[in-house]
Amino acid sequence: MDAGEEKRKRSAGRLCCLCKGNKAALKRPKTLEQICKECFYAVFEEEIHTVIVDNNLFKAGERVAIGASGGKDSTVLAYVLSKLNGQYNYGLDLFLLSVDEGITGYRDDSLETVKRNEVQYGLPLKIVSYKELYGWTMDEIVKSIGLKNNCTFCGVFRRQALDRGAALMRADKLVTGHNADDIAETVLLNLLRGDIARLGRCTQITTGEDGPIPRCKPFKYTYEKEIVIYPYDLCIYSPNAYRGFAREFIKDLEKIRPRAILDIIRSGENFRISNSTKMPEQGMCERCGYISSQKWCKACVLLDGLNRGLPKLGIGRARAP
Ligand SMILES: Nc1ncnc2c1ncn2[C@@H]1O[C@H](COP(=O)(O)OP(=O)(O)OP(=O)(O)O)[C@@H](O)[C@H]1O
Repeated sequence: MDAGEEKRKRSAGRLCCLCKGNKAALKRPKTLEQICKECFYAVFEEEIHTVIVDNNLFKAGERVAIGASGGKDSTVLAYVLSKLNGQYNYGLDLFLLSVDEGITGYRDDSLETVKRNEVQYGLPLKIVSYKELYGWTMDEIVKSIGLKNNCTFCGVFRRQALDRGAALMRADKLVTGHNADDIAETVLLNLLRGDIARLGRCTQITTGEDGPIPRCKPFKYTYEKEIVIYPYDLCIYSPNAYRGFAREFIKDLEKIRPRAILDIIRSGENFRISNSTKMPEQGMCERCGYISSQKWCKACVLLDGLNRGLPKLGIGRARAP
């Protein structure tokens, strides 16, 4: 018997190291423990419940919008959150909130998934679109500006669209499916860009408490590899090379040391900003009233550029005209 065969035989008969009763079915990516499927689901949900309770993410009676893209993270989030809400009586009024960016062949497909989730999980669904909010679809924006920089438009517009949709539905909070890998990537990116203000914010589990609607990330410590795999596709317009580089780097680190993801998040959390560092001051956009540290918010600057046929106007660190 060769070494590989011997290893397979040994692990085939191994018992789950948590319940010690069932046969182990998988090696848990976060801890490398050999566990059975039942224990995996239980610890996966239990850890999210602990994060919710330890961080006081919600109060009973709150109306919570789940940012639902139809991708794997937010789909699993919608499922787990509605399960925990029933199991532990959080007393939350949950609903799905989707932004239709107007990307033919991508978002229209994933919105079908969200519509299925509406029925499967019994959660009401609200869809807001870029077209109704801004007068442009992403398809039209790409036609006007090309593929370069389109992620900037999409990211800025989506952020605001989620806030506007949540406000429209009178939500108290918005939750998103950002997971531990996403957060570790963002810590690295902010370090690489020297963006101290964002570095300080990106590890917070709840942000925007001073803004219109606080946002929470219940999957802050949940590994991407542990999120049940749902069929999903990458956005057809977005190679987003810089983030892709951080993602690959984190995946390589994870292979050598699974804890690396949590360690990067902890480093970001423990980062201390010197008192002499000048931080942007939060104000209000003079045009639309959305939170902004500039005269105009980024969405208004971008939109102004698009409407004037000068789409590059808001790219980079450009300010309001
Ligand atoms: N079009 C959208 N409508 C509503 N929420 C969205 C939308 N796009 C993104 N989100 C929210 O932001 C989170 C992070 O978005 P991101 O684009 O990084 O997707 P992701 O990491 O692939 O997650 P997912 O698998 O849920 O799409 C999502 O989990 C979701 O909660």
